[in-house]
Amino acid sequence: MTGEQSAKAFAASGPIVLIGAGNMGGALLTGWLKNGVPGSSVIVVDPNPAEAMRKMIADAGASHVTEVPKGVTAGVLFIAVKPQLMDAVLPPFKPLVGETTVVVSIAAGKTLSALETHLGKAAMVRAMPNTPAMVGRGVTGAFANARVSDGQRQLVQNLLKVSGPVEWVPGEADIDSVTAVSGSGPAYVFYLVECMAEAGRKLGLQADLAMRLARETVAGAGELLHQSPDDASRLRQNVTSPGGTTAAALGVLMAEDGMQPLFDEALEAARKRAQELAG
Ligand SMILES: NC(=O)C1=CN([C@@H]2O[C@H](COP(=O)(O)OP(=O)(O)OC[C@H]3O[C@@H](n4cnc5c(N)ncnc54)[C@H](O)[C@@H]3O)[C@@H](O)[C@H]2O)C=CC1
Ligand SMILES: O=C(O)[C@@H]1CCC=N1
Repeated sequence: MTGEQSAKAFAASGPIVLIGAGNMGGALLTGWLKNGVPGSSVIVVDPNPAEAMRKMIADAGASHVTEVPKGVTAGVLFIAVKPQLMDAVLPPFKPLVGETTVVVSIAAGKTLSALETHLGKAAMVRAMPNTPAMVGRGVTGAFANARVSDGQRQLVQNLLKVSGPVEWVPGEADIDSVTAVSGSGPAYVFYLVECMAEAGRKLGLQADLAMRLARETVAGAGELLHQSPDDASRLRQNVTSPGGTTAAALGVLMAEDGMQPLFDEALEAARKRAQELAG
């Protein structure tokens, strides 16, 4: 994409107003600015962003405010604050939502109908990115309500795509399942690293060596999965020599009471928690 083409991909009817520039909002903002969103079209509302974020915003010529901006109709109102804060934070933003505004929320659990109680009926997207967005390697699930026009959908897709692929889902409830799989998913993988390192330590390796081995193994396996045309099952089979060491380990992990039932239970718990955060 040339600069001009990419700026066009992000053209909105008004400024992109980002509420909350923390881990996720900040990661997306970084992606927007790197991928051609003009800084001058972005207003960041955050009472307390990290110092590096303040600098990035200033360097890009974007605006940073700590209060709700006045006299502005947002082209995109992008909500990236904690779900538990939204009932307190959102009501004063209602004047920023006009006929041509598309509201995007990445908050876990919060339903579009809960957003409507604060912001009124509007074109709205619920999206669920994940933290690998920080290195441009996230994946996002998204759901659009019926008010979202084709143009708005494309614009939101372009804004989310800066962090990796975007998967549109047919029902809003699917977003809670997406949250359980990929929104929270990076934490499961990091925990896998911790478990592998701890198990290696118990086998007698130095703790820091075991951690380096586990970390690079998961990072390398992730990269192989990313680059290979083969699916995960095929890649697993490639490691597994008949009668070998991997088969011995997988015999434990893939037993009836192994990882699958644990994952079933864990993801069910994540989805249930998302549903509890709905209101
Ligand atoms: N961390 C993750 O892995 C993911 C988080 N999410 C969702 O993203 C949202 C943000 O999460 P994080 O970025 O992790 O949180 P965070 O705590 O890193 O960032 C939240 C930001 O909101 C700001 N903030 C607090 N009060 C505010 C106010 N009144 N007005 C404007 N900004 C305000 C904070 O200063 C902070 O910079 C949450 O709703 C979460 O469910 C979605 C996908 C993944
Ligand atoms: O733990 C959470 O609630 C957020 C949503 C997905 C990842 N982090």
